[in-house]
Amino acid sequence: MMNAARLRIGLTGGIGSGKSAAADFFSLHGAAIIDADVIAHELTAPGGAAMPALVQAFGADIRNDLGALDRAAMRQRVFADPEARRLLESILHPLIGAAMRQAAAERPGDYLVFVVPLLVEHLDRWRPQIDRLCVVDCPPALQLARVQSRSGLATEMIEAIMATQATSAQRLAAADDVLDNSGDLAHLARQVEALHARYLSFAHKN
Ligand SMILES: CC(C)(COP(=O)(O)OP(=O)(O)OC[C@H]1O[C@@H](n2cnc3c(N)ncnc32)[C@H](O)[C@@H]1O)[C@@H](O)C(=O)NCCC(=O)NCCS
Ligand SMILES: Nc1ncnc2c1ncn2[C@@H]1O[C@H](COP(=O)(O)OP(=O)(O)OP(=O)(O)O)[C@@H](O)[C@H]1O
Repeated sequence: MMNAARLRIGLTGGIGSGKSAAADFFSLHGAAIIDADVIAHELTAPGGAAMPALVQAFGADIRNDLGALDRAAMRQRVFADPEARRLLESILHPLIGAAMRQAAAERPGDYLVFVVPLLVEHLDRWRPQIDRLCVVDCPPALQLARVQSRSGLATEMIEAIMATQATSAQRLAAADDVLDNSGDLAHLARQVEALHARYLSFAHKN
């Protein structure tokens, strides 16, 4: 199959819904994973391409001793202040988009899975770049509990982040495929396996 015609899946879901867990299962089946969060972390690591613009916009205090983005400080700032969030996004999103397009051209795999937390929030921009939109979904209370046990973030902070994101209903309305992550990881793995078979059959029709 020609790489240029590879099937492109957009995988999205709210914070802690299980995007990374689902992407790991797709990866085990041979899909190429391109994760916006991973790229955002690379761009804001020491010497990362976004650091000069972030320091210019937010001041030297947002850089930690290692030269990376102080993520906790930035989190406090942007989820309390929509203007600051828009400024951060205006710097990072174009860089994330460019890096994702480049990675897509280089990464081997049967089909591409773009993992994009804010895909439905930016549907006009993303929809033309994907063939199918897959939503990982679980009840908000489970999102909260799973994020808390992973990171120890305060309930108020997780709720503030969720309040800036699309609702589950908005995501489901835009979805072609849905992964229900309200069960255990084996339940998620079985659904990914079934979707993978469908995506392979679509990919081979291309
Ligand atoms: C604010 C930052 C520094 C907090 O870092 P932190 O390590 O706590 O979180 P991390 O980057 O691992 O993101 C975890 C989750 O937070 C949520 N989240 C991140 N950015 C945003 C945002 N701009 N709006 C709403 N939710 C967001 C997503 O569910 C994401 O999966 C960081 O999230 C960031 O740089 N965000 C801006 C880039 C962005 O919009 N990324 C997500 C979509 S491309
Ligand atoms: N079905 C499940 N059962 C138990 N734990 C799970 C399940 N799915 C995911 N988790 C755990 O919940 C946490 C959140 O999952 P994951 O990191 O995959 O979500 P995410 O959508 O990528 O999160 P974020 O938006 O914060 O990047 C992780 O610690 C993960 O191991």
